[in-house]
Amino acid sequence: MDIAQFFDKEVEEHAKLVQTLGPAIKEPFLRLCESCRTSIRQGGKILFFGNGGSAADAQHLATEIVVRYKVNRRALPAIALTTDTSILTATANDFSFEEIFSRQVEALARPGDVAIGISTSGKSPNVLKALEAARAAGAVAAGFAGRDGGTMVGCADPLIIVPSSVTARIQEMHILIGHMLCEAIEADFA
Ligand SMILES: O=C(CO)[C@@H](O)[C@H](O)[C@H](O)[C@H](O)COP(=O)(O)O
Ligand SMILES: [Zn+2]
Repeated sequence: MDIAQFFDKEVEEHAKLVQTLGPAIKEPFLRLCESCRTSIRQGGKILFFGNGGSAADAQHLATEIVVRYKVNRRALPAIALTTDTSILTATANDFSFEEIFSRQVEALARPGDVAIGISTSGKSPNVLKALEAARAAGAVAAGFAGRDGGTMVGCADPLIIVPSSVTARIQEMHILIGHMLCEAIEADFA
């Protein structure tokens, strides 16, 4: 592998993405920030979920809301639904893999919470089902997607779509946007 070539290609792809991404995501991103800030101010919480690399992103972002992003401040309420192996395996084993997140949303989500489903294809059934459960619970059902947004278009709102067909690039942008969200939330409670 030629590392310099790898970096050059990555930087070129990121530069292309960020050119259009800012204006494209501004409206849903600002609404998502406001939903999260309002939810926390009113005693709500943020629930993150996704598969594979997006499961790691769910845990990454929940951690930075509970613990800290850049500022020492009080703990804020967030949870990743991707960590409890007993709940995940029992739900998949006893019911279906499609329900591993929605079962937890049914148990934990309350009106005014914000659920954030992360899916680079926008099509993962367990993410879609959890978004449906979030809406049924009276929570905001928001999403981070990729490509054309997939089935999350119409299932998640606000929906932030990274218009790339490369999963790794989508994830890199999801974390960049997720860090911006953490910064916006943290600024409200610093
Ligand atoms: O992180 C990566 C690829 O970069 C993979 O683990 C990826 O997350 C998995 O293939 C996921 O199952 C993809 O699901 P989704 O993003 O389409 O919802
Ligand atoms: Zn981080």
